[in-house]
Amino acid sequence: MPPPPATHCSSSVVLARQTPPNNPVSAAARIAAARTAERSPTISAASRLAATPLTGELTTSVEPAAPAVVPAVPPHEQPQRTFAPKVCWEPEVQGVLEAALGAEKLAEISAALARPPLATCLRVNTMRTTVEDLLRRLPEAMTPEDAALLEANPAYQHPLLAGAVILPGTGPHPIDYACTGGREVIVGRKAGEAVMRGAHVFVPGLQAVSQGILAGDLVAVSIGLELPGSQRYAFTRGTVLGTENAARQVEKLGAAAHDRSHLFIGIGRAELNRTEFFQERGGVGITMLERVFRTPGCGGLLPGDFMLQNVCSLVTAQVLGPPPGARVLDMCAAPGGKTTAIAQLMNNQGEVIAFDRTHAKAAGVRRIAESFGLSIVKAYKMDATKALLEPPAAAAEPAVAVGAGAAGAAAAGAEAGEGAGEPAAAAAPVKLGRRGGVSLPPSATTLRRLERVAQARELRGQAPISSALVAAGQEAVTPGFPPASFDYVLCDAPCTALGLRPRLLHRQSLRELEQTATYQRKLLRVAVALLKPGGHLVFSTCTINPGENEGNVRWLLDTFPDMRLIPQSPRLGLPGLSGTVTLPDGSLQQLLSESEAALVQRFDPSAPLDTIGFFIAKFEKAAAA
Ligand SMILES: C[S@@+](CC[C@H](N)C(=O)[O-])C[C@H]1O[C@@H](n2cnc3c(N)ncnc32)[C@H](O)[C@@H]1O
Repeated sequence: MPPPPATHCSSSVVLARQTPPNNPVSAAARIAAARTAERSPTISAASRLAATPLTGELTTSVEPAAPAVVPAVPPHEQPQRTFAPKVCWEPEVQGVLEAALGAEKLAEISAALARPPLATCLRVNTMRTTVEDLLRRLPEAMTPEDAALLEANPAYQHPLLAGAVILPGTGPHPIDYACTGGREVIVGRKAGEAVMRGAHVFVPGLQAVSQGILAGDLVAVSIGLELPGSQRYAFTRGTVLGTENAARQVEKLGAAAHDRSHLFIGIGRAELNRTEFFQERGGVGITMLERVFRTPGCGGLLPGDFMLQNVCSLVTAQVLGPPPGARVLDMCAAPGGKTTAIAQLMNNQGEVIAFDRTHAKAAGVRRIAESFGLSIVKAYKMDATKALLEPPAAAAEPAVAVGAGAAGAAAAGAEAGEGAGEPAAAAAPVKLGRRGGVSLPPSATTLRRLERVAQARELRGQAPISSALVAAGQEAVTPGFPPASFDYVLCDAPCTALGLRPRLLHRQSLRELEQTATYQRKLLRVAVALLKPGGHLVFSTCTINPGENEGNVRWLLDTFPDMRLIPQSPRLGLPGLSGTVTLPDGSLQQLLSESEAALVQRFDPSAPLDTIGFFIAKFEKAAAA
């Protein structure tokens, strides 16, 4: 095997290899050097790579130098290293999308979906700070490297979205992988998608690695995709590339199954030796040093001052646009991004009732609202398809408002009841159960179990997912809401999420697409019923599937003659799809008329706006006669 080419980074690799991997002094020095590297203000590929743990301290270790290890994958087996992915669809789904969008457009969208949007969007908590103040403090809170990225591409306030700050990113950048000396790691699809959004590679995400990798080595990182129609990867997890075993696997499935040539996403530094990669259960396995996409990282900074939120979600909240004092229902609220955006737009005046299906999700919404100082949000564990309180069921069992706190169930229940104009029975303590389609509060056993889980999570240093629920102990209840309870309803429906980016594979079948659309109609029926005459309903999804979007708008308009589409502001998306789509069984799916299509917003991920795929429709219910 020839030595790696003599570039700045290949010589670095040689230096790194002179350090024995298991020497604790060296390991500590490596970590220190890595931290220094992370704090380095320089951002060029050269300086980042040169900043890997290659100090004199390392190379003067008292341990004898390890013998140089040759790159593991023979040159003829080394793939080309490029980045040009496209999302893969189930064939039937691809057929329907092509019929609706056109083959050329779908190809463009498929390429865009496989990349992350370049811009990061933050929603500033205007209850606590201002856009200007955040723009001033953010670089100080970032790592110097991220701050330097930000300085090169300054953040700005979005001209149309209140409280929105855009942090521009760049990419895809060509990367010279010569310095890796042929060493590589293959990561699973989800890990790869996370890396494209700025994560490092965690050990469970590793699929296959070159032989002979030592901690500190630079490696080319690529993504392995699942085999068509299967959850399995081409290489079994733990495969060592360049071995006979790997060659046998390639022979068995064919080279195409192992093709990752267009899925290289950057250069990283191994944090473990090859033999340790598949023994460890957690932790960072590869620290990414050079990425195909460069975006300044700001997750977890300045807690409570801003939230990462995509542009389309902010548009949705603003399109709903409830004024202060309004009574709003967010039917599918977790994790709470739009709920809190709406409450913020209302200047924390009025009431926002938020539902989600599980205690943990409702608790999460409550927690986020609290951390943003938004007291008008009341989060309930509630199946929104069962939230309509028809008069005969007025005394049915209650749903649970999570985290109502020490004020106690009765008080909080009364509070929810008053605002809703429900019968007095709604606020009274009611026998709990699952009958009447309303959810149970957690039993004492469940609460004890949750407490144990919370403690275990705390010990492991993980986020206390259930702790708000555990702490609450006492919960407010509501049995649901009578018809015409809300001025504004948001139905940000669970969907097939075919618009999320980056995604390299969508496994959903056509049947799942249809089932999801049907489920959304159940939610929309309740949404329409709970809306007051003259009230506004916003329906949104993060999918490009016309059946869930225009198809469901068509259904709603045909089913509820008192509902009509109305214009939206702001308008950043494109018009929706009009006409019909022929489904694989030969049936026709009706979409919108031209004039209806002009009223909805469809966000095309391949359009210059560079958002996720998203859809928004806004309806008005006819005023009472
Ligand atoms: C698209 S996500 C909502 C995102 C949220 N609106 C936001 O902006 O942060 C859909 C949510 O609907 C919830 N969901 C699904 N079915 C539901 C139901 N029947 N009732 C209430 N929530 C439901 C899911 O748990 C999921 O959290």
